[in-house]
Amino acid sequence: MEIKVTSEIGLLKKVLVHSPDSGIGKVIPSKAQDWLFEDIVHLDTIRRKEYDYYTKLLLYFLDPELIKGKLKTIDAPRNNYNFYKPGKKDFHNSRNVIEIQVLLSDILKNATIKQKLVASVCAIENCSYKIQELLLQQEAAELAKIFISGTGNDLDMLFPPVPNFIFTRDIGIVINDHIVLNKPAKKARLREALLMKYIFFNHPLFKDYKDRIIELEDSPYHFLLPVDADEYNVTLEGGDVMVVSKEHVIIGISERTSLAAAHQVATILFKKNIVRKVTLVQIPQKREYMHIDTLFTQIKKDTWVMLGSFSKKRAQKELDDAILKAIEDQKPETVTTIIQFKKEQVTRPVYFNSLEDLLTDISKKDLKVKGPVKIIHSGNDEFPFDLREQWTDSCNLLALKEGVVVGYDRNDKTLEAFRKAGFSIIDVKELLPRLESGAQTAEKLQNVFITIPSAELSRARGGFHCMSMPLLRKDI
Ligand SMILES: NC(=O)NCCC[C@H](N)C(=O)O
Repeated sequence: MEIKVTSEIGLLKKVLVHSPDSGIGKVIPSKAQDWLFEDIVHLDTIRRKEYDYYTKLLLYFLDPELIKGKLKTIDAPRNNYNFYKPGKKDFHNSRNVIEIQVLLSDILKNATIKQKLVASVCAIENCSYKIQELLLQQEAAELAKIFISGTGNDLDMLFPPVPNFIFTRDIGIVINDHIVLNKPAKKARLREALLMKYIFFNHPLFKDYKDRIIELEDSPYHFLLPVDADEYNVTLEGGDVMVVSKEHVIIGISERTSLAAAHQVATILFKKNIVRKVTLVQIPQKREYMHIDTLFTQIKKDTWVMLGSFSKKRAQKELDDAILKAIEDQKPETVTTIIQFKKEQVTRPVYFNSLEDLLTDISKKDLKVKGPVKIIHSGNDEFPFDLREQWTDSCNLLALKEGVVVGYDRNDKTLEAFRKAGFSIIDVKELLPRLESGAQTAEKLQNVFITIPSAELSRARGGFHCMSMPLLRKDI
């Protein structure tokens, strides 16, 4: 299987996903925040009435034969929605919309991998020896389910679920033809990283890429110094990495990705000649900003969506305000710094004053856009809608191809801004019947924002950019 991602917007051809599993339905209020959810969610709604639409849409674009003309049967209640449930006989098993649980179950058929993974999971989850033995007796498909949801058929809960596994963006990133594994900042996401490490190193799909997997390492300083010596912590999550051209990667330094990790990745990318430009974007360490892809994503070569507080206008206002600047300097965690390094001249970095300047520069210099660059703002840049809608992922859009993006239906003002910028807004519930009847084709869609219901999904605090790990995109 070919793996290659050289942009954020080239036609999406293969993507790694995980649909909400029963573990999500076991989150209790007192644990929701520890497990990085903002609230408990209703399992059936998040699946049937929200995420399954996303699966259908992805299949229409990436693997139409599996779905076209079959939707009525697939969605007939008598079939129990098994098409959307990994492990079931009628599961779609797409080779392009690839479900992690299936890959996990595949590798667990190998006895050695099963033993190693059971031991590793039991080590991080502190399981008893008896539970370890019990896990070893499970069939591969059942064990995959247990590893993800924390429980299996006829079993008590053995360990916590990993409810954030739906956010596959964060567990690894394809940069050109290399895969960077993440090193999560949050304990709740540790098991996801472990499972993915085993999948990438052992699944036959990735066999040609074993020597192109990049793992980050802790520095000895980190082990030896006190726990609060943060500057040596190496943590990185995929939402902080964007491949904006085959030569250029942006790395966020955020609540989740440390300076040391960004430094390590940039060094490796240059050393291995994977890219020649790396831009580090340090953003305030706040829950609401979490990763850089919660603040901006790319829509077209010349169009981006972003939160207005990172715009040129606001950056200039802050520069002009001497008092504000002096106060901010006392609180480094509130400052946004953008530094760009080129492989040939690492000692001469370039600084950008605002995110808008950086995005415009990428469009013009890397993507050769000749005309003006459009920045669409969250909430139409109107307070308080800009902040409210950023919180519900107005800036976290997934491009299925250049100019065709998927996002939540709830961000009204942002949608208004997209309309003003010349996009049509189509709800997935209207689009699917049109795709099914042939009145519309995925290839012909242009300048479209496809909305998907989001009341439950948005409580998990991530959008469709987060819910996708692109493995293959057509070059732009
Ligand atoms: N790339 C992203 O921004 N991912 C969203 C992750 C949401 C998840 N609840 C988390 O807090 O890690």
